[in-house]
This record gives sequence, C-alpha cells and structure tokens, in this order.
Amino acid sequence: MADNSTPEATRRHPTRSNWQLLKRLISLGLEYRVPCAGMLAFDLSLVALSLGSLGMTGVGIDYIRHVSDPGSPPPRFPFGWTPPESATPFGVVCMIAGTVLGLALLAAGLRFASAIASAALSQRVLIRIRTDVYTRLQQLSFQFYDAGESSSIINRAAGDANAVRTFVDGVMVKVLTVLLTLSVYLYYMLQMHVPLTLACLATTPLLWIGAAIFSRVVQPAYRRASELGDVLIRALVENVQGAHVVKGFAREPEEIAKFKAATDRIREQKESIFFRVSVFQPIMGLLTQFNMLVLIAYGGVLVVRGELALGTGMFVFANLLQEFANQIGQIVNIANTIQGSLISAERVFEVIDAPVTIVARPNAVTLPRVQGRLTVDNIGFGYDPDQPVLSGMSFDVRPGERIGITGETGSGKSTLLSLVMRFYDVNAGRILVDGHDLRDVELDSLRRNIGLVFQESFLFSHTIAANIAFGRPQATLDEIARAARLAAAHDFISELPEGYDTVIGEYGANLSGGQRQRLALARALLLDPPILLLDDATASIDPETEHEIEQAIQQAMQNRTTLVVSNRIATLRRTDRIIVLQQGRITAIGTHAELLRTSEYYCCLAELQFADSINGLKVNSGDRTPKREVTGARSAS
Ligand SMILES: Nc1ncnc2c1ncn2[C@@H]1O[C@H](COP(=O)(O)OP(=O)(O)OP(=O)(O)O)[C@@H](O)[C@H]1O
Repeated sequence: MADNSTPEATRRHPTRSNWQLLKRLISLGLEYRVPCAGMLAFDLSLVALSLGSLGMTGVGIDYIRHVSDPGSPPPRFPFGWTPPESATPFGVVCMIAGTVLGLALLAAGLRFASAIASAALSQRVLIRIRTDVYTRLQQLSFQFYDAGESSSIINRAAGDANAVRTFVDGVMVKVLTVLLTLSVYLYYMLQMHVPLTLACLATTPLLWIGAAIFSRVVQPAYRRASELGDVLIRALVENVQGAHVVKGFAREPEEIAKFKAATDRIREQKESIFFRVSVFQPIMGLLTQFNMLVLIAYGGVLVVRGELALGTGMFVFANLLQEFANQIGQIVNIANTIQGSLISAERVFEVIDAPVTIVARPNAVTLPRVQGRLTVDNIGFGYDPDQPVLSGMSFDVRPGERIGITGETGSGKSTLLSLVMRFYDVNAGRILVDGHDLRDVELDSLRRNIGLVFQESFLFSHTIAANIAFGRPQATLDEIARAARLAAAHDFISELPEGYDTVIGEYGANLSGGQRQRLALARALLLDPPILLLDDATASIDPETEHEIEQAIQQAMQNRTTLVVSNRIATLRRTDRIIVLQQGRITAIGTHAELLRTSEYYCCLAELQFADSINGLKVNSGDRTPKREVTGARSAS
C-alpha cells in the first residue's frame, strides 16, 4: 500500500488569488439569481414578520403598563388602529396575543417554504458543479490523470463540489440577507433614538475587524483539511481495491492503524478549526453583550426620564439590538463558510480549467470507416519528454494485416498502442491512419474505428449486455450475442441464470479473469472496428482459458488490421509479422520463421516456451532468458 501519511503528493499550489476565486464564485451564483432572489425574499419576509411580532409585543407591554398605571403614556397601536371602546383589557391583550401568534404561524409556514426552496437550490447548484467536473474529467487526457491522484479527483468531485455549492446558498444569499437585515434594524433603531443607537453600536467596527482576522486564520486550516481528506479517500480506495493483497499478506492491523491515523489527522485538523471558531464566536458574543450593558444603563435612564417608552421603546430596542448582534454573529459563520468554499473552489476550478491537451487540429476531418492502413513514421515519445520511452520508431501496417508486438517488460509495447489510440500525442514524428495524421482527425471518429482490449479489462457494475454494448448502447440483443460468440463468451453467458441480463459486480468481481477478458473482447468486437488493438489480453489467464480466448482472438483478427501485444509465441506465430521492441526501439521485424533466424531475443523467447519443438535452432542455450537484440531491425514494411 502506498504511504498515506502525508498529503504532499496531492498538494498543488494556489494559482488564483482569493479575489479571482470570489469573482468566479459570484458569477456562478448569479446564474441562479432567480432562485437566490426567491430565497432572499423569504428571508426578508421572515425579518419583517419578526419585526411585526416584536412591535406587537411592545404594544402589549405598553398597553398592560397603561392599564395598570393610567398615568403612563398610552400605547401606540400600529396603522393608527385603536381597540373598540367596548373591548375589555383582557380582550385587547388577547387580540394582541392572537396577532403575535398569527405572525408566528405565518413565519413557520415561510420557514418551511424557505427550507424547501433552499434544498432545491442546493441540489441544482451541486449537480451543476459536479456535472462540470465530471464533463471535464471525461475530456481530459491521460496526462492529467497521470499527474494527479484518483483519490484527490474523487474528493474534488464529491466533498469540494459540495463546499463550493455552499457559497451560493450559504454565502451569497446569507450575505445579502444579513446586510439588508442589519440595515433594517439599524434604520428602526435610529428612528427610535439616534444617540442610544450610536452608543450601543460603538463596538460594531471591532466585530468587522475580528471577522477579517478570523478569515485569515482559518483559511490555511481549511486547505490542510481538504488535503487530508484526499489522503483519507486514497487510503479507503486503495484498501477496498487492494483488499486481496492486504488480506493475502495479513496486513489488516497495519492498514487499520494507517486508516485510523488518517482519520485522526482529519479529526485533529477539524478540531483546530472548531477551536478557532469556538474562540472567536464567544469573543464576538461578548462584544455584542457589551452593547446590552450600554442599553440597560443609557436606555434605563431614558425610560425613567420618560424619553423612551418601556414596551415599544426599551423592550423593542433590546430585541432589535439582540437581533442585530445575532446577524453580526452570522458574519462569523459566513466568513467561516467563505474560507471553506474558497479552498474548495480552487481545487474544483483546477479540474474544470485543466487544459485539454488532446484535441483535434482546426479543420480536422471526420474519419469514415477506415481501410486500416497504419503508418508509424519515426516517432518519439516520453511521458516525461526528457525521458524517452519510444524513439526513432517506424513501420507500416497494411489494411487487414496482423502485427504481433513483443519485447521485454517496460520496452514500450502498451505505450505504442496508447499512441495509436491517441491517448497521448507523440513528441516527434507522426502516426497516420489511412494517410491521415491522428492529430488531423476528429478524436471520436478515430476511436470509433479502433477496438481496444486492455491487459486488465475494466467492466462496469451493470448487466453483461450493457457492458458488451458499452460503445454502442443502441445495439440489439442479436448483435450483442453475435459479438459474444465471436469472443467465445456466449456459452458461459448462456449458462448464467440471468444470461445477458446478469448484473456483474463492481469491476466484474463475480467473473473469472478469462470471462472478463472475453466480455472485453466482445465489447470491442461489437463495434466491428477495422482496427483492433489487443494489449496482452491473455496475460493473466490460465492455459486452458487462454486456449479458448486464443481461438476467439484469431477469429476476431480476421479481416482487421490488428496490433496484438503478446509475449506468447502461440499468439505471435499466427500473426503476419512480429515487431520486437527493446528499450523503446524496434530491433527486429519479420515473420515468426524469420525472427527465429534473425532475432536472438525472439529465439530465446521461443526456446523458453517451446524448448522441445525448436531444438536445433541457433540460440544461446546457456542463457534461458531472452537477451538484448543483436541483429538490427529490418526495413519496416
Ligand atoms: N502513465 C505513465 N506515466 C509515466 N511513465 C509510464 C506510464 N506508463 C508507462 N510508463 C513507463 O513507460 C515505459 C514503457 O511502459 P509500457 O507499459 O509501455 O511497457 P510495456 O512494454 O507494455 O511493459 P509490460 O510488458 O510490462 O506491460 C516503462 O518504463 C513505464 O514505467
């Protein structure tokens, strides 16, 4: 298992400023301005209802005070309304209480509608971000995947996308609500008593400064938490996928300990964030309570002097001030959410903005069904351009010709097939299909002409039929069965209780290696591709199954240009020509018979596999492993 103790491998350095990220997030949010405006309307209506209920409670207090002490000023009922002469004090108090209750019921209904609207908005934004990430992931070339880690990519599409989403419904709408609410409260307080308002809010600038400091303190902590999330997912994914290895080597305790260590690091990191939030929030709360002290002292004097009413004055002011403080408290939460969103936005935009390097040139042609001529013209390639994997490689393949490719491990056989698929672009030279440079043709049209079977085939957790029809979902069951017959898969599929409708487990876990390979071959053959690339498709299969697949492969190769990577002489000898690769170069090309005479490597390979049948051939019999090629490569075609 890879070391999962550090997130360094997944770390990328910030490339965008916070301001750039904010602008980008705001423009994303503006795409949802209508539902956001709806949410804002809900929030503001709730503020209005709470003010109404507060005002009515103040009126109630003043009314009770006036009834018990007729010398005190009479209450001011809203909208110039006065209770009917005939109403008893108890009846008036009930009317006031009924109004407050009605407003509370209305507020509850609004909160319900607001929660539904908020959840709908969240889902819309989340789906949009995840779709953008996923779409980009489909377009990106293998260079992107080679450079990054799948755990980090998964975390970006899952956790980070969610954190970006909170910017729209948790920040943008909330910021506007808070600002508007604060303005409304401020307006009311100023209307009631300007000096009292200024005295009570004297500490507010300190709260804003505190929020700014808080943002700076928590941002790095959020970045680190995201990176630790990558490490945790990596540990999880590797342990699930590598369960056989872990169990086979009895390493469960160590892996559990590693996983626990990863979760502990996240817990510690989150605790450090919570700690900062927990320190900051009470300090903010304390500052706001200081305002209350000012109110009780100064406001109390005003009430005693008769300059401020008790209910509609002091009581309402105290509540407004408390609400004002609550809204200021929201700023801490918002600042907290913004920091999390910014860090995640950076990671999400890194994927969405990653350059798509494998693109067709302008005016690229759409390939029709090709004849299948392949020309590899003096190509050079390295995953890292400074470390060539293939160099000076040239050969021609006629339409329908079957080419075997063999060579020592790491000599570049799979890489060559990847270049023909245009998973990567060559660094030098060119590859032509029917005379078209791969870079001059539409990628889809190129890949529709090529069937590919990997060394280890990936299957999806779907039905067998859906897996075979992956490249052509509209294929009929007859066509699927025909492809399966060609790939020698029909018999075993028919024996399954659900036949073609059998749902196969994740990665085809409930199938044998040979069955998986046959399905992969059927999947490639369903496209009826004029070019077939087989990358050591029988490498991990037992001899008996290999024999069956071998026959299927021979049948599949009929009338198709085929490049078949293999180190098995049984496969290679049935091809028209064989290319021997060593250290990224062609060291021999020829038929099986020719190579037995001219290629020492091939001869050794054959001797190792068919020692009895090739007695008498000139090989270095003292060394049983294929040796470096000593004869030069023949002319390509
Ligand atoms: N995605 C990659 N990124 C970087 N280097 C790679 C990548 N894939 C392969 N290589 C390197 O390129 C070289 C050729 O690899 P390739 O898989 O083409 O060899 P191969 O001949 O198919 O080997 P094998 O027979 O073992 O499958 C090796 O040195 C390998 O380490």
